[in-house]
Amino acid sequence: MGSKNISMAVIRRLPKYHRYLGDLLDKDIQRISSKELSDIIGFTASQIRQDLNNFGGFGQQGYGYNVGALHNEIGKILGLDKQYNAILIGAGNLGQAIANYSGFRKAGFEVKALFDANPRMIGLKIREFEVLDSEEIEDYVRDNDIDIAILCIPKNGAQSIVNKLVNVGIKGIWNFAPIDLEVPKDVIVENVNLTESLFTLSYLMKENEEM
Ligand SMILES: NC(=O)c1ccc[n+]([C@@H]2O[C@H](COP(=O)([O-])OP(=O)(O)OC[C@H]3O[C@@H](n4cnc5c(N)ncnc54)[C@H](O)[C@@H]3O)[C@@H](O)[C@H]2O)c1
Repeated sequence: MGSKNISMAVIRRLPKYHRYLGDLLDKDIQRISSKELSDIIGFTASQIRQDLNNFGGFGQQGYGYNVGALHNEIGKILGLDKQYNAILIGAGNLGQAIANYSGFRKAGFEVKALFDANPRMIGLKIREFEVLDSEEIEDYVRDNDIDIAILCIPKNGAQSIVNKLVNVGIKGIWNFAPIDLEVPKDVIVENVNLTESLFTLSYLMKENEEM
C-alpha cells in the first residue's frame, strides 16, 4: 500500500482524519460510518470514501469504519509508527515555543538539541537543553541519529545552513524561515507560514464584510 501517486490534497487531509479519529478513540467510540465521520470532519462522505480508497479502503459495507484500526492505519501511512529525532536551529521566540511544546514528542518527534549563532544565546538553558553553537551542527548531526531539522531562523543565512544540513545527510526540514529553500530531490522541505495563514484569515474576513 504505497502512497506514491497520491495527490497532495489527499495527503494534506490525512493528518485531520488522524486527529479526529484520535478524538473519537479518546471518547471510546470504536465504530463510525462515513456519514457520521463526514458530519464531524466536514468533508463529504463520498470524499472520505474516495480518500481512504487511495490506500485500500478500510471500511466495511454495513459496518462503517473501525475507529482504532483506521487511526492506526492512517498513522502508519503518515509514518507515525516511527520515532523521529530532530534538531532545532534558532533558539529565539519561535524556536523556544516549539521546543517547549510537549505534543510533538508525544507524537514521536523528539527535539534532541537546540542551536543558535548568537553568542548570547549559546549556553543558555531552555527546558532540558543547553543551546549549542550552530558551528557544531554538522558534527552533531554526524554523531547522532538525526532525521529532521527544524528551522526557526530569519531567511538570511537559512539557505547556507540548509546546504550544510543536506551535506551531512538530513532528509527532512521543517521550515519556518520565510524563504523557498533549494534542496536535492531526496530531501523533503515542509514549509510552515503563519503569516500566510493570517493573511488568508484577513481575506476571508474582508470577503464576509463585503457580502
Ligand atoms: N513561518 C512562520 O509561521 C513564522 C512565524 C514567526 C516567525 N517566523 C520566522 O522565524 C524567524 C524566527 O522568529 P523569532 O521570533 O523566533 O525570532 P528571534 O529573533 O526571537 O529568534 C531567531 C533566532 O535565530 C538565531 N539565528 C539567526 N540566524 C541564525 C543562523 N544563521 N544560525 C543559527 N541561529 C541563527 C538568532 O540568534 C535568534 O536567537 C523569523 O525570522 C521569522 O521570519 C516564521
